[in-house]
Amino acid sequence: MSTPRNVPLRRALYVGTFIHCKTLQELDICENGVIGVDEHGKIAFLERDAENVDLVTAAHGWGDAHIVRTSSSQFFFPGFIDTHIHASQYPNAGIFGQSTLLDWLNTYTFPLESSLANVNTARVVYSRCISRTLSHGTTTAAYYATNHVDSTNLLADICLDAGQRAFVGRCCMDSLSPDFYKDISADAAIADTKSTIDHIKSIDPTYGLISPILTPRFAPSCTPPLLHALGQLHRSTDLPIQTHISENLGEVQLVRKLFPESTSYAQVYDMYGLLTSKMILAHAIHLSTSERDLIKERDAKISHCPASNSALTSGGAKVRWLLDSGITVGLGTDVSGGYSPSMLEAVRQASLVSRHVAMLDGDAAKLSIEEVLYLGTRGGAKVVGLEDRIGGFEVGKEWDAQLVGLALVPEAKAAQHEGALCAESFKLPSGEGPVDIFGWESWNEKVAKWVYNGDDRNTLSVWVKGRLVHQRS
Ligand SMILES: O=c1[nH]c(=O)c2nc[nH]c2[nH]1
Ligand SMILES: [Zn+2]
Repeated sequence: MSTPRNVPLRRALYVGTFIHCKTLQELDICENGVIGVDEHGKIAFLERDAENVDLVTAAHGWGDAHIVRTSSSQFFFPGFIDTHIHASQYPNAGIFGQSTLLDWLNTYTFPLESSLANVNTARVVYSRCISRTLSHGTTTAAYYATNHVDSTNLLADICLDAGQRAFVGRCCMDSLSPDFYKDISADAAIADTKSTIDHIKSIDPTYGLISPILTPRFAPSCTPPLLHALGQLHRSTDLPIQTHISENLGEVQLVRKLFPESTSYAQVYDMYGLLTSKMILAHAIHLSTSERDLIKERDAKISHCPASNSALTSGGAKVRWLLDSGITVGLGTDVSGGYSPSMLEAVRQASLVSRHVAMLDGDAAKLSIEEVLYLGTRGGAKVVGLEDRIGGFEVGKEWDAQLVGLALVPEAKAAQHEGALCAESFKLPSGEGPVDIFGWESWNEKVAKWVYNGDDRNTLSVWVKGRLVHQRS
């Protein structure tokens, strides 16, 4: 259930517990909060110790506002920002067999993506992908579509209709791709990219919700003329860019062979004017120190995709090493290299992958709960260049949020072990999700239980720019 786009927003008060990331290391937990969201979907005020909501309402003259309250086992949290996801690969989520990147592309990915030449197929795939990501609390996504203009434009239409904030990229690939799925020339790829830009401009002229994003698939899929032309287009439009980098050792070797004049993979993008502060680089696993330093110097951003990196046995990205150098990092599901459209799963996998990296590099590599949640929200906002508008709860930001609910085990049932067990004791309540709360947990512990055990059943409601875009029925 959601509020249609043509229904004007009402002012709303969100009352109860708010949790968001204050810094990379610290959660801000506010138990008696009131957030006022205006009819434009912006946070107008935020009161922290509001024992009496009526007083707050009266003080702000918001008596007519709609009120949403949390119960004792619920909290508001910023919507997740998926900085790298292939909407076009959603039907393959979970299907990757024993493959690694280059054979996975040929076996699973190109055949599926090419089928989205059919707009009706694309409609089914994209509609379900957007509904599903919204149900997991993804309020913003940087999407790869395919190289088909009509289907890519349809993805933008569907995001706008569903109310999801999105960057939509028509995938450019004029080299090393199968004949049935390839741009016929660099010029054709640029002309088609411009068609998608024009379309998005026509449906959302200020890019208030949907923005185009330039999308060279990755260096091996693009000829030098295409990379050059995309660099020019980036300079003339100032649009963001997304691509892949150093995901797989075979891919790194291939880039060395294809671009012998370049000193590194990162330098290929730099050479063509693509390595800028508006570039989102997915993966960045096998970077040299000089590449890391170049990325930092250009202020390019990194999308860490832990579930995908484990699934395709690509490697473990050294996130601490990237963060310590001052690079901005966010998280991506990378469906369908990644098996799940859930950003909560990406958050969880970022924690676990960092523990595997720690087993080789030392304990400092471990990421905390606070850190992985930061990457999934505020870090992601910086990666997509929207840190002034989303990622946390501050006055002036837009209300992109999720209501998270955990299952509070009734006291009587929690104490059953003292008496005789009856059939009733074994019954699980339906619809409360898989995270059980016994009443003694601190808020930090409740959040940890959500991160490690939660799923979309815990995401009760989702708002983007103040509009309700998903509600669990
Ligand atoms: O994870 C990935 N998914 C893709 O579709 C892709 N294409 C090039 N490199 C890629 N990596
Ligand atoms: Zn990818």
